[in-house]
Amino acid sequence: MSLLRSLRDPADLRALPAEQLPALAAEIRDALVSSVARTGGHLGPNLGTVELTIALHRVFESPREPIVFDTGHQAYVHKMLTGRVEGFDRLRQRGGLSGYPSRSESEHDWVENSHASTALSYADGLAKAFAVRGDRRPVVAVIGDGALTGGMAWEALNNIAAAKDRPVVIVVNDNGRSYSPTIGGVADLLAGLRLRPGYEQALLAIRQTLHRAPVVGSALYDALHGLKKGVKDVLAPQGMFEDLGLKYVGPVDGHDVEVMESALRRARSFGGPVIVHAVTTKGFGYPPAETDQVDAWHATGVFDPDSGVGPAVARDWTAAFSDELVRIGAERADVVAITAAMLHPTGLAAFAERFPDRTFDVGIAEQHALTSAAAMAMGGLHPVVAVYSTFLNRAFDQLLMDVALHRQPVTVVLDRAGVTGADGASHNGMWDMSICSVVPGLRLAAPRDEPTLREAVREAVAVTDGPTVVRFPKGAPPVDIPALERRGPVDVLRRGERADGDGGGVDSTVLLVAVGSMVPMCLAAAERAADHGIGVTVVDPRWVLPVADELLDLAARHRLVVTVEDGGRAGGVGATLSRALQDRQVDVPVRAVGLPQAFLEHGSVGQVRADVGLTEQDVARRIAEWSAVVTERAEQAAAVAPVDGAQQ
Ligand SMILES: Cc1ncc(C[n+]2csc(CCOP(=O)(O)OP(=O)(O)O)c2C)c(N)n1
Ligand SMILES: CC(=O)[C@@H](O)[C@H](O)COP(=O)(O)O
Ligand SMILES: [Mg+2]
Repeated sequence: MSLLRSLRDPADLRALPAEQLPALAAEIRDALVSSVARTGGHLGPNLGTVELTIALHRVFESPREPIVFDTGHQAYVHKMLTGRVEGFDRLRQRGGLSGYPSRSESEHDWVENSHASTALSYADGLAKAFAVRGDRRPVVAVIGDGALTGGMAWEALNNIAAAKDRPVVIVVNDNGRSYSPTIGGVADLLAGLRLRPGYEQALLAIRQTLHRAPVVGSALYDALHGLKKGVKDVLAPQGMFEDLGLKYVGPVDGHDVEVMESALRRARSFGGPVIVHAVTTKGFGYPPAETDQVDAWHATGVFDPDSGVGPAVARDWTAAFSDELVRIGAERADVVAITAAMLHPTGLAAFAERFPDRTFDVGIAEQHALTSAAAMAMGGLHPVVAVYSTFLNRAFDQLLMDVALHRQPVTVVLDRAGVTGADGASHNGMWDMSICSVVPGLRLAAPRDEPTLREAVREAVAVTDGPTVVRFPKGAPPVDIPALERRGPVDVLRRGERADGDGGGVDSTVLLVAVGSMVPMCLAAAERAADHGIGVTVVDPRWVLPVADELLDLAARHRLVVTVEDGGRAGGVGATLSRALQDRQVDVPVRAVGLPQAFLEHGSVGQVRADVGLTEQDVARRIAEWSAVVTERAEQAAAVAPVDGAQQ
């Protein structure tokens, strides 16, 4: 019987003899590699937290004593140890385990949000709640060195350090990396501590040696242990954390379960705020990941576990953006690039290689990225800030009140815009058009293919009086989709057939406004509608904010406007166009197709889009339903309209 599969819950783990733990760790590591090879996932981070998570669940009694994982991508071992090892065969798939903690999956999971740097705030909040209720149970937060570069983490540390009697155990999982090596002063501090001989290792070695000398040994060990400050300062000065009012334990070898357990038990015994500094290696124990210099297999697709080789990665939107930005960088010395610890995932690595002095990694700090970009623009540069769409949420106020209020020429490039699917509700890039729609002076482009992406980036960096945003989805762009004609910024992709009664200012029945990645599906839906005698003109606005006059003119020449966007409907393109038409007193009905304002369950992009009606069949069906209504109304109106001269 598999040791891992014999563990039904952490109580079984706590009952396991210590000498069996190395075998358990090895089995978990094998299970991680073999299952993630089939499903894809965050292999590197989870190989780095095997021993650390075993020790956590042996020292703390989850779920009563909460263990919160920052970002949550490193919680696979936690899931395996809390009764879910069988579910890994469908990891990140519809109906299978989420790739992050999930409250609906287990009472052991407290936080589902995969946006980084939040765990310490959850720990502070939980500890305050328990204190108010007279409960002294400890709360544990596991935070990576990368997440520790996020501003929220320091807001929380400030609060946690203030309460000496609230038992918050902060486990810093320090592997020296976000994707790439972690940057900044915090990273340097941790690196400095990492290089010192481990205080815990030293204590453990002393204990093991001394306890072999029965009488004097134990007394001497206790004396040394009692001198913990002295011993520790010799081994691992950690002034900053202790100056903050936090006890510091470490650095400890995060891959030694016994040392980790010892450190965690001591941390638990303090009964107040304490940091346990665990030093780990991303990808530990699987050489293809451990030795990967780019990102230690932070996130991987399916691969052959024996060779470590996966399928060739298709050219994607990110590569096209990356290539165009390098071209622009060669022409414009004022263009600089900013990443929030995601240089490679957002396509800035090539720019960094070519222009290292014009590339800035600010850590997982999107707020700082936007405001410092505003300042760089004030200093005469044109910054390009590349982030995943969902992480722009983190920097909304900075976009609004630092970039836009000061009308600074900053370009924000949003990768992973729209449904991303497998990473679940907190990763879908469905909020950006809604939040950008309220920002005065902001221009937003949603290119439909590689040529319009390249064009949009160039147009964006040419803007000098305010923020520009360019959004595109995860994956590969479609084959190029040429326009029949361009009216201002608006590309006409298909002219709708005229129906009986059209003419006299009506070009066709339906104006279908297709946003970005929705264009191919909308063209197909228009063909389906045409097969049923419905005339559909398809346009791509390219720049969806602000609403172009030419789009309003086109809308006025149709009986019905249907917008289709890979974003939330609230404040989306449909809502914004509808308001612009009202402002111009154009009463053509608008029907908006988009994502519901909901947290969408993980699954493939196709599954999630099908769930919410973003398919050619659904769009065609709805066009037929809506156009039947407007056509009937038009016919009724025509029937009762006075004939010239008659019945006056
Ligand atoms: C606000 C935010 N920005 C960016 C990301 C993307 N992201 C996911 S994990 C990660 C790196 C995390 O590094 P670290 O905290 O050190 O954890 P590790 O993967 O090293 O265990 C990043 C940047 C995110 N999840 N949240
Ligand atoms: C955990 C995290 O936020 C990212 O690593 C996320 O998994 C993005 O994955 P992709 O880069 O595959 O879209
Ligand atoms: Mg890290």
